[in-house]
Amino acid sequence: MANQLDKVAVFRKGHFNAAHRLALPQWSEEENFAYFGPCSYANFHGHNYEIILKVVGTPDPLTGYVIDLKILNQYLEEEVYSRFDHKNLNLDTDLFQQQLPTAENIVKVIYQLIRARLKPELALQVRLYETPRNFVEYPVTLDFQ
Ligand SMILES: Nc1nc2c(c(=O)[nH]1)N=C([C@H](O)[C@H](O)COP(=O)(O)OP(=O)(O)OP(=O)(O)O)CN2
Repeated sequence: MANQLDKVAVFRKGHFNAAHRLALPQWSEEENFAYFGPCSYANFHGHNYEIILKVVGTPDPLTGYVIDLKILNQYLEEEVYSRFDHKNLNLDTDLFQQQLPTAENIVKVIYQLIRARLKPELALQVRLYETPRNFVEYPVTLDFQ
């Protein structure tokens, strides 16, 4: 069994730009504004999303890699940017038809998309910055600094 001290965390930063709107269809315009504020404006608004993927695993004894960071970036391009970059998250993808494109929901979707590309023995955590001051991470662990 691998010792915890054998493991290394590797990180890849990325970014994409997207528009969204936070408004529940069953709520009135006033109710949506009262809860979501300007995020509920009908004509959408944009964010420069910053993303950090954290992958934890045991480095390959020959290559020294947990995962090739070029490959991790390729997964970001194929799974995230192709779907979300320069897109309207409410209109251009079916991933947010049943749920609002909040930072919480976006980070969970991105986790599922990247998780599906990784070997099972690798652990993944995703941090998503919606603004420099508003950010989320998934899944929640207590040791991510
Ligand atoms: N729990 C959540 N709260 C908020 C979300 C969210 O996704 N989950 N999203 C927003 C806004 O869409 C977005 O983050 C912008 O908010 P804003 O207040 O404008 O943030 P800024 O950091 O740019 O602005 P300040 O000047 O620092 O207030 C809001 N809440």
